[in-house]
Amino acid sequence: MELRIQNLSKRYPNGTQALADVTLTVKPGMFGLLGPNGAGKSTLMRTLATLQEADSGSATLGEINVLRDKDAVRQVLGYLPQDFGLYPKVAAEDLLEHLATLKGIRNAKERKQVVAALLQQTNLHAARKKPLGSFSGGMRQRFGIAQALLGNPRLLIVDEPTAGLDPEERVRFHNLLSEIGRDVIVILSTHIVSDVHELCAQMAVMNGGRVLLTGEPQAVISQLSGRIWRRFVEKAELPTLQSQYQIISTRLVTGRTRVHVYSESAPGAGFEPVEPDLEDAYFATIKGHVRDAPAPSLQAQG
Ligand SMILES: Nc1ncnc2c1ncn2[C@@H]1O[C@H](COP(=O)(O)OP(=O)(O)OP(=O)(O)O)[C@@H](O)[C@H]1O
Repeated sequence: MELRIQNLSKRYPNGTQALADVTLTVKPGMFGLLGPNGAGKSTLMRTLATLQEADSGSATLGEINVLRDKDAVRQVLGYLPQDFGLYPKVAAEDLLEHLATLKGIRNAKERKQVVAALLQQTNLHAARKKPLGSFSGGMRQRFGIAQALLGNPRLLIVDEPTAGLDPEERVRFHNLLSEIGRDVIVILSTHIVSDVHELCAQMAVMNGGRVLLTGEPQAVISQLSGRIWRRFVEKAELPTLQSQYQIISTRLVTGRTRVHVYSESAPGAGFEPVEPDLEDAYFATIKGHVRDAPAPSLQAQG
Protein backbone atom coordinates (compact mmCIF):
# COMPACT_ATOMS: atom_id res chain seq x y z
CA MET A 1 0.00 0.00 0.00
CA GLU A 2 1.31 3.43 -0.97
CA LEU A 3 0.31 6.91 -0.02
CA ARG A 4 0.17 9.12 -3.10
CA ILE A 5 -0.23 12.82 -2.65
CA GLN A 6 -0.74 14.86 -5.79
CA ASN A 7 -0.75 18.62 -6.28
CA LEU A 8 -2.12 19.25 -2.82
CA SER A 9 -2.66 22.93 -2.08
CA LYS A 10 -4.06 24.83 0.88
CA ARG A 11 -4.40 28.55 1.52
CA TYR A 12 -5.69 29.69 4.90
CA PRO A 13 -8.35 32.42 5.01
CA ASN A 14 -5.69 34.94 6.12
CA GLY A 15 -3.87 34.38 2.82
CA THR A 16 -1.07 32.07 4.03
CA GLN A 17 -0.24 29.50 1.37
CA ALA A 18 0.52 26.57 3.69
CA LEU A 19 0.67 23.92 0.95
CA ALA A 20 1.63 24.73 -2.64
CA ASP A 21 1.26 21.91 -5.12
CA VAL A 22 2.64 19.18 -2.86
CA THR A 23 3.32 15.92 -4.66
CA LEU A 24 4.82 12.96 -2.79
CA THR A 25 4.74 9.19 -2.91
CA VAL A 26 5.27 7.45 0.41
CA LYS A 27 5.98 3.74 0.65
CA PRO A 28 5.78 1.53 3.74
CA GLY A 29 8.57 2.21 6.23
CA MET A 30 9.72 5.39 7.87
CA PHE A 31 9.39 8.59 5.89
CA GLY A 32 10.95 11.76 7.32
CA LEU A 33 9.35 15.08 6.51
CA LEU A 34 11.83 17.84 7.31
CA GLY A 35 11.26 21.55 7.28
CA PRO A 36 11.61 24.67 9.39
CA ASN A 37 8.77 26.13 11.43
CA GLY A 38 5.96 27.19 9.17
CA ALA A 39 7.02 24.94 6.28
CA GLY A 40 3.56 23.39 6.12
CA LYS A 41 4.32 20.04 7.72
CA SER A 42 1.51 20.15 10.27
CA THR A 43 -0.96 21.33 7.66
CA LEU A 44 -0.02 18.35 5.49
CA MET A 45 -0.19 15.94 8.46
CA ARG A 46 -3.59 17.24 9.58
CA THR A 47 -4.94 17.04 6.05
CA LEU A 48 -3.80 13.42 5.71
CA ALA A 49 -5.27 12.70 9.16
CA THR A 50 -8.65 13.96 7.82
CA LEU A 51 -8.77 16.83 10.31
CA GLN A 52 -8.81 19.61 7.77
CA GLU A 53 -9.61 20.20 4.13
CA ALA A 54 -7.27 20.92 1.25
CA ASP A 55 -8.30 23.41 -1.44
CA SER A 56 -7.23 21.23 -4.34
CA GLY A 57 -5.24 18.15 -5.25
CA SER A 58 -5.64 14.53 -4.28
CA ALA A 59 -4.35 11.90 -1.89
CA THR A 60 -4.86 8.17 -2.02
CA LEU A 61 -3.86 5.48 0.44
CA GLY A 62 -3.99 2.24 -1.49
CA GLU A 63 -7.57 2.24 -2.75
CA ILE A 64 -8.78 4.86 -0.29
CA ASN A 65 -9.46 8.41 -1.43
CA VAL A 66 -8.02 10.18 1.62
CA LEU A 67 -9.71 13.54 1.04
CA ARG A 68 -13.16 12.04 0.47
CA ASP A 69 -13.46 8.72 2.31
CA LYS A 70 -12.55 10.02 5.74
CA ASP A 71 -14.13 7.20 7.71
CA ALA A 72 -12.14 4.66 5.73
CA VAL A 73 -8.93 6.59 6.42
CA ARG A 74 -9.69 6.80 10.13
CA GLN A 75 -9.98 3.03 10.32
CA VAL A 76 -6.41 2.55 9.18
CA LEU A 77 -4.88 5.70 10.65
CA GLY A 78 -2.83 6.26 13.79
CA TYR A 79 -2.06 9.87 14.60
CA LEU A 80 0.13 11.52 17.21
CA PRO A 81 -0.52 15.25 16.89
CA GLN A 82 1.99 17.94 17.76
CA ASP A 83 -0.05 19.12 20.72
CA PHE A 84 -1.21 15.84 22.14
CA GLY A 85 -3.53 16.63 25.06
CA LEU A 86 -4.01 14.21 27.93
CA TYR A 87 -6.37 13.97 30.85
CA PRO A 88 -3.89 14.57 33.70
CA LYS A 89 -5.84 12.77 36.41
CA VAL A 90 -6.65 9.63 34.47
CA ALA A 91 -4.42 6.56 34.72
CA ALA A 92 -2.59 5.59 31.51
CA GLU A 93 -4.25 2.19 31.35
CA ASP A 94 -7.74 3.62 31.85
CA LEU A 95 -7.37 6.22 29.11
CA LEU A 96 -5.93 3.69 26.70
CA GLU A 97 -8.87 1.37 27.40
CA HIS A 98 -11.27 4.20 26.81
CA LEU A 99 -9.57 5.13 23.54
CA ALA A 100 -9.60 1.46 22.51
CA THR A 101 -13.37 1.44 22.98
CA LEU A 102 -13.69 4.57 20.85
CA LYS A 103 -11.51 2.90 18.21
CA GLY A 104 -14.12 0.14 18.03
CA ILE A 105 -12.52 -2.68 20.03
CA ARG A 106 -15.77 -3.73 21.69
CA ASN A 107 -14.87 -7.11 23.14
CA ALA A 108 -13.66 -6.44 26.71
CA LYS A 109 -11.23 -9.34 26.81
CA GLU A 110 -9.67 -8.42 23.50
CA ARG A 111 -9.48 -4.79 24.61
CA LYS A 112 -7.59 -5.74 27.77
CA GLN A 113 -5.13 -7.78 25.75
CA VAL A 114 -4.55 -5.02 23.21
CA VAL A 115 -4.06 -2.41 25.93
CA ALA A 116 -1.67 -4.63 27.89
CA ALA A 117 0.37 -5.38 24.77
CA LEU A 118 0.65 -1.71 23.82
CA LEU A 119 1.68 -0.74 27.36
CA GLN A 120 4.40 -3.39 27.17
CA GLN A 121 5.53 -2.30 23.73
CA THR A 122 5.84 1.33 24.78
CA ASN A 123 7.57 0.40 28.02
CA LEU A 124 4.79 1.90 30.14
CA HIS A 125 3.52 -1.24 31.80
CA ALA A 126 5.05 -0.38 35.17
CA ALA A 127 3.48 3.08 35.04
CA ARG A 128 0.07 1.95 33.83
CA LYS A 129 -1.76 2.88 37.05
CA LYS A 130 -0.15 6.30 37.29
CA PRO A 131 -2.04 9.44 36.34
CA LEU A 132 -0.92 10.84 33.00
CA GLY A 133 -0.22 14.19 34.62
CA SER A 134 2.70 12.61 36.45
CA PHE A 135 4.34 11.37 33.23
CA SER A 136 7.62 12.82 31.90
CA GLY A 137 7.71 14.23 28.37
CA GLY A 138 9.14 11.01 27.02
CA MET A 139 6.53 8.85 28.75
CA ARG A 140 3.81 11.10 27.39
CA GLN A 141 5.12 10.71 23.84
CA ARG A 142 5.35 6.95 24.26
CA PHE A 143 1.77 6.96 25.48
CA GLY A 144 0.97 9.00 22.38
CA ILE A 145 2.41 6.20 20.26
CA ALA A 146 0.48 3.58 22.24
CA GLN A 147 -2.83 5.31 21.47
CA ALA A 148 -1.80 5.87 17.85
CA LEU A 149 -1.12 2.15 17.43
CA LEU A 150 -4.60 1.12 18.61
CA GLY A 151 -6.34 -0.82 15.88
CA ASN A 152 -3.15 -1.73 13.99
CA PRO A 153 -2.90 1.29 11.71
CA ARG A 154 -1.49 1.01 8.19
CA LEU A 155 -0.65 4.71 8.19
CA LEU A 156 0.98 6.22 11.25
CA ILE A 157 1.51 9.98 11.38
CA VAL A 158 3.70 11.48 14.09
CA ASP A 159 4.08 15.25 14.17
CA GLU A 160 7.29 16.54 15.79
CA PRO A 161 7.38 13.78 18.39
CA THR A 162 10.88 14.30 19.78
CA ALA A 163 10.80 18.06 20.34
CA GLY A 164 11.64 18.62 23.99
CA LEU A 165 12.75 15.07 24.80
CA ASP A 166 16.07 14.52 26.55
CA PRO A 167 18.67 12.45 24.64
CA GLU A 168 17.91 9.21 26.46
CA GLU A 169 14.18 9.51 25.88
CA ARG A 170 14.82 10.39 22.25
CA VAL A 171 16.75 7.16 21.79
CA ARG A 172 13.95 5.22 23.46
CA PHE A 173 11.41 6.88 21.26
CA HIS A 174 13.48 6.14 18.15
CA ASN A 175 13.76 2.50 19.15
CA LEU A 176 10.02 2.32 19.61
CA LEU A 177 9.39 3.78 16.16
CA SER A 178 11.92 1.44 14.54
CA GLU A 179 10.08 -1.56 15.92
CA ILE A 180 6.85 -0.66 14.21
CA GLY A 181 5.99 -3.13 11.45
CA ARG A 182 7.67 -2.82 8.10
CA ASP A 183 4.40 -2.76 6.21
CA VAL A 184 3.17 0.34 8.05
CA ILE A 185 3.68 3.74 6.43
CA VAL A 186 5.15 5.94 9.15
CA ILE A 187 5.41 9.66 8.45
CA LEU A 188 7.63 11.48 10.89
CA SER A 189 7.37 15.22 10.67
CA THR A 190 10.23 17.02 12.35
CA HIS A 191 12.71 19.87 12.18
CA ILE A 192 15.37 17.70 13.82
CA VAL A 193 17.68 16.51 11.04
CA SER A 194 19.28 13.71 13.06
CA ASP A 195 15.86 12.12 13.71
CA VAL A 196 15.50 11.61 9.99
CA HIS A 197 19.08 10.48 9.49
CA GLU A 198 18.83 7.84 12.18
CA LEU A 199 15.40 6.51 11.33
CA CYS A 200 14.17 7.16 7.85
CA ALA A 201 14.72 5.28 4.59
CA GLN A 202 12.99 8.05 2.64
CA MET A 203 12.68 11.74 3.22
CA ALA A 204 11.40 15.02 1.87
CA VAL A 205 12.33 18.60 2.63
CA MET A 206 9.56 21.19 2.70
CA ASN A 207 9.71 24.94 2.96
CA GLY A 208 7.13 27.61 2.32
CA GLY A 209 4.48 25.00 1.57
CA ARG A 210 6.56 23.40 -1.17
CA VAL A 211 8.38 20.09 -1.39
CA LEU A 212 11.93 21.05 -2.34
CA LEU A 213 13.29 17.55 -2.69
CA THR A 214 12.60 13.91 -1.93
CA GLY A 215 14.89 10.91 -1.81
CA GLU A 216 16.91 8.58 0.35
CA PRO A 217 18.93 10.44 3.00
CA GLN A 218 22.18 8.90 1.75
CA ALA A 219 21.47 9.87 -1.85
CA VAL A 220 20.58 13.37 -0.78
CA ILE A 221 23.91 13.61 1.02
CA SER A 222 25.93 12.06 -1.80
CA GLN A 223 24.59 14.61 -4.20
CA LEU A 224 26.47 17.29 -2.26
CA SER A 225 29.75 15.44 -2.17
CA GLY A 226 32.66 17.76 -3.02
CA ARG A 227 30.49 20.86 -2.74
CA ILE A 228 30.69 21.65 0.96
CA TRP A 229 33.66 23.60 2.29
CA ARG A 230 34.59 24.59 5.79
CA ARG A 231 36.51 27.42 7.35
CA PHE A 232 36.90 28.73 10.87
CA VAL A 233 36.59 32.50 11.05
CA GLU A 234 36.22 35.37 13.48
CA LYS A 235 32.68 36.52 13.99
CA ALA A 236 33.54 39.96 12.62
CA GLU A 237 34.47 38.40 9.26
CA LEU A 238 31.00 36.94 8.72
CA PRO A 239 29.35 39.88 6.91
CA THR A 240 32.18 39.96 4.34
CA LEU A 241 32.02 36.20 3.84
CA GLN A 242 28.28 36.38 3.44
CA SER A 243 28.63 38.71 0.51
CA GLN A 244 31.25 36.50 -1.15
CA TYR A 245 30.12 32.94 -0.56
CA GLN A 246 26.99 30.84 -0.39
CA ILE A 247 27.01 30.19 3.33
CA ILE A 248 24.78 27.31 4.34
CA SER A 249 25.48 27.24 8.07
CA THR A 250 27.49 28.92 10.78
CA ARG A 251 28.10 27.37 14.14
CA LEU A 252 30.06 28.33 17.19
CA VAL A 253 32.52 25.50 17.94
CA THR A 254 34.63 25.95 21.07
CA GLY A 255 34.58 29.70 20.79
CA ARG A 256 35.26 29.91 17.06
CA THR A 257 32.80 30.30 14.24
CA ARG A 258 32.70 27.37 11.86
CA VAL A 259 31.33 28.24 8.45
CA HIS A 260 30.09 25.77 5.86
CA VAL A 261 29.70 27.10 2.34
CA TYR A 262 28.28 25.60 -0.81
CA SER A 263 30.53 25.79 -3.84
CA GLU A 264 30.90 23.60 -6.91
CA SER A 265 34.62 24.34 -7.08
CA ALA A 266 37.25 25.08 -4.43
CA PRO A 267 36.52 28.51 -2.97
CA GLY A 268 40.19 28.94 -1.91
CA ALA A 269 40.93 31.45 0.84
CA GLY A 270 41.51 28.92 3.60
CA PHE A 271 38.46 26.75 2.93
CA GLU A 272 38.90 23.00 3.21
CA PRO A 273 36.59 20.32 1.82
CA VAL A 274 34.33 18.42 4.23
CA GLU A 275 32.24 15.31 3.81
CA PRO A 276 28.68 16.61 3.79
CA ASP A 277 26.14 15.30 6.28
CA LEU A 278 22.37 15.47 6.25
CA GLU A 279 22.39 18.79 8.04
CA ASP A 280 24.46 20.29 5.22
CA ALA A 281 22.05 18.79 2.71
CA TYR A 282 19.08 20.16 4.62
CA PHE A 283 20.43 23.70 4.87
CA ALA A 284 21.68 23.67 1.29
CA THR A 285 18.18 22.64 0.19
CA ILE A 286 16.41 25.22 2.33
CA LYS A 287 18.72 27.89 0.95
CA GLY A 288 18.02 26.82 -2.59
CA HIS A 289 21.36 25.34 -3.67
CA VAL A 290 20.26 21.77 -4.16
CA ARG A 291 16.88 21.70 -5.78
CA ASP A 292 18.00 22.40 -9.33
CA ALA A 293 20.94 20.01 -9.35
CA PRO A 294 19.96 16.91 -11.29
CA ALA A 295 20.54 13.49 -9.75
CA PRO A 296 18.86 10.23 -10.70
CA SER A 297 17.59 9.38 -7.22
CA LEU A 298 16.41 12.88 -6.49
CA GLN A 299 13.29 14.49 -7.70
CA ALA A 300 13.45 18.25 -7.72
CA GLN A 301 10.01 19.72 -7.44
CA GLY A 302 8.15 22.97 -7.33
N1 LIG B 1 -5.25 27.90 11.10
C1 LIG B 1 -4.36 28.68 10.48
N2 LIG B 1 -4.71 29.87 10.00
C2 LIG B 1 -3.83 30.65 9.34
N3 LIG B 1 -2.53 30.32 9.12
C3 LIG B 1 -2.13 29.11 9.57
C4 LIG B 1 -3.02 28.24 10.28
N4 LIG B 1 -2.31 27.14 10.63
C5 LIG B 1 -1.07 27.32 10.16
N5 LIG B 1 -0.95 28.50 9.52
C6 LIG B 1 0.23 29.03 8.82
O1 LIG B 1 0.51 28.15 7.74
C7 LIG B 1 1.91 27.96 7.58
C8 LIG B 1 2.26 26.49 7.74
O2 LIG B 1 2.02 26.11 9.08
P1 LIG B 1 2.23 24.62 9.61
O3 LIG B 1 1.83 24.59 11.04
O4 LIG B 1 1.59 23.68 8.68
O5 LIG B 1 3.81 24.49 9.47
P2 LIG B 1 4.81 23.48 10.17
O6 LIG B 1 5.82 23.14 9.14
O7 LIG B 1 4.08 22.38 10.81
O8 LIG B 1 5.49 24.39 11.26
P3 LIG B 1 5.69 24.10 12.81
O9 LIG B 1 6.93 23.29 12.88
O10 LIG B 1 5.86 25.49 13.36
O11 LIG B 1 4.47 23.42 13.29
C9 LIG B 1 2.57 28.85 8.63
O12 LIG B 1 2.88 30.07 8.02
C10 LIG B 1 1.48 29.03 9.67
O13 LIG B 1 1.63 30.27 10.35
